[in-house]
Amino acid sequence: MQNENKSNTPVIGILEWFRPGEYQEVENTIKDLKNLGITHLRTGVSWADWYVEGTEEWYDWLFAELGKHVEILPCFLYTPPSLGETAKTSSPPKYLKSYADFLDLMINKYGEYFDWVELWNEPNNKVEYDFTMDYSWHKFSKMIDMASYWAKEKGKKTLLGGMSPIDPNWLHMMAENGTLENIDAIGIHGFPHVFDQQWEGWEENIKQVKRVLKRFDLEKELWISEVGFSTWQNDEVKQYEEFKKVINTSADRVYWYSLKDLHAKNPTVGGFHLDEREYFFGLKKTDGTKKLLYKLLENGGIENIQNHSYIRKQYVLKDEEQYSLITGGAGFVGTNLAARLLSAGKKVMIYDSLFREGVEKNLQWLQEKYGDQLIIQIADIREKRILEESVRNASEVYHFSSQVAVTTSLTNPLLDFQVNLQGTFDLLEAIRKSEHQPPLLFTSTNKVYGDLNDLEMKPNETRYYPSDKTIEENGIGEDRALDFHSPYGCSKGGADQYILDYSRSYGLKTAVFRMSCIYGPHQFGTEDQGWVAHFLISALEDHPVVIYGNGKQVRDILFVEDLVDAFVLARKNIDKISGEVYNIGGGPKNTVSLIEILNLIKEKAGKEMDISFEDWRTGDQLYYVSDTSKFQQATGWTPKHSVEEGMEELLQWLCKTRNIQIKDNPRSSAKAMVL
Ligand SMILES: C[C@H]1O[C@H](OP(=O)(O)OP(=O)(O)OC[C@H]2O[C@@H](n3cnc4c(=O)[nH]c(N)nc43)[C@H](O)[C@@H]2O)[C@@H](O)[C@@H](O)C1=O
Repeated sequence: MQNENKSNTPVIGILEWFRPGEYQEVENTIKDLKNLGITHLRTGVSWADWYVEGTEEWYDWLFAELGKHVEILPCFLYTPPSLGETAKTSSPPKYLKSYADFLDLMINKYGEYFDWVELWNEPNNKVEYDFTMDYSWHKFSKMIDMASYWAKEKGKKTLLGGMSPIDPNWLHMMAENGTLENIDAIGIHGFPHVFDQQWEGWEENIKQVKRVLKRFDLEKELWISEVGFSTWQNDEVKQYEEFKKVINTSADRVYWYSLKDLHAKNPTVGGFHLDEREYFFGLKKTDGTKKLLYKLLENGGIENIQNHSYIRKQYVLKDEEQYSLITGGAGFVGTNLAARLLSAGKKVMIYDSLFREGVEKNLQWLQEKYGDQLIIQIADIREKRILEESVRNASEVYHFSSQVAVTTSLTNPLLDFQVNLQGTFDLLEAIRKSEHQPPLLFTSTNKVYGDLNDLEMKPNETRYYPSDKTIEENGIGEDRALDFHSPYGCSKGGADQYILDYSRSYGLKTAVFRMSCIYGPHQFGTEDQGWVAHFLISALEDHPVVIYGNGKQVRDILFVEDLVDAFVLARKNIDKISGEVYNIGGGPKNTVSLIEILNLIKEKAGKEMDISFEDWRTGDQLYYVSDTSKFQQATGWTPKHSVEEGMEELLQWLCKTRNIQIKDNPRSSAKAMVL
């Protein structure tokens, strides 16, 4: 991916600061850089830390380890308190030459691992260098002068610590002081729309710097040695857009800040946790979740980063013709509904953060098939203003945007709460405040009924069945008491209740589907959620499957086209059904246990699967089958696909999209896969 040879594209690196002892962080960084195809790393070397016991061993290890994998750009900074005019790291040193001495030591010890040295960091930022102690900057100039002279003597190239803010007057002064004599590259830092509010664009800044250099007849490289965008407002698209912009500049080199978000427990250079923006510059979150830009780099590399035409965001929408708004529209259910509405000639806006792995393929498919009829809004449901803007011209809203897995809700309850409950609340408010107040249809879940442990179950060889014959014949009705289990149950259940109440309290037109398990084409099932597709994908790709519980748990599965029918009917009958909740699933005619589905898959695949068993999951239901009669009576809806037919369609789609050929299987009416 490196583009050192292309004269018109900067070399791209990453910037990551390590604290002494963060061995694992370093190893993780190396792995990530490999993953992203990035071979340049800028990192800080603290002069102050050097005198702390154990630090020398740390840097011995750090340079040797990083040196094996990446081109290091070490940035040498921070005055040891004992050597400063005052006892702080931003102070000028008492003896200005001591910085050059430190550099000499560093180059002697570690010089084999780098070609360039960076002299200080953000000198015109008072937090990094207290220039109030150096009125005409003579101390700084002298310090850099000696260090750069010595670094050059030792065969290294020199980068002047990046200006932040970019200040041509300051650079002019440095040039006048003669500080640039032994400098090979000028660094600039920029954080467009995060810290740099008045942002005129990279080229304007570069032009100003080059003008100064020209004035003094100096030929220097120009490096953007630090640039980043904080996703503190969940705006991952903007992070991607800023990255695209900076790698398109005329700079010679660019270092992106950073790989990983700063953990909330850490102070920033400015001190304690005060400014939220400081914590979200990473390509990954602190829990390791990959942000949009990381995923795009990982999957397509830098060379393709400009080519993701489906990633579009519109901060302000023109008043144009109305559209159906589908939040979470690139997901499984959203894509199927969108395709139906688009085929019928409607305009559709897909609002999606592309959080779930693989869903960008759904979006690309819709875009290719329906072109301009599709309006794309890549945004997070937590971006309140974009959400309000998107609701403005919606003729109806289908709200599918969600954290979908019980497992994830247990490990990350905050995300689950913010996306499922806060996100739904913000959407309701956006609708309430809008002029048209479009109707809202929502996918809730069977998890709002809890673990259903009071229902007596009997097992046979392959499944549980209820002792109560009425439950067996009809399933679970909407009159079942609510009993939220797991953070997921609470967040979806809370959203479900808010939506019903906004109909009651404010007269909005809303309806809620409490869904059982849906399956079908465009589903990217994982171990955490979407088990039918997950099992089938595992069979196709020869992956082992873990069954949580004994595999006899039963669900009524519903083919996605039947669910889409239900949405179309719900929309048509919204005046009649507003304020109501409906259990939606395959119903008593389409029940299966996990073991039974696995048997069906084995039959279709014509081969054995690698299956193991683990403990039950928290709050799991042994049996859940929807009583769908309330919705059937209200709208005339009925599911049309049997399990066998639906599974066949899912299988065909998976084979087609994964390039797996199928041939006639003598052992079943379906096909067998040739892998
Ligand atoms: C209604 C519900 O539907 C969807 O979630 P789902 O995961 O498709 O379904 P589920 O949780 O109701 O059922 C899966 C059953 O299968 C068991 N099970 C065993 N072993 C694996 C396993 O390896 N993977 C999975 N996914 N499940 C497994 C798991 O313990 C459970 O008993 C989402 O829309 C969700 O948002 C939602 O609301």
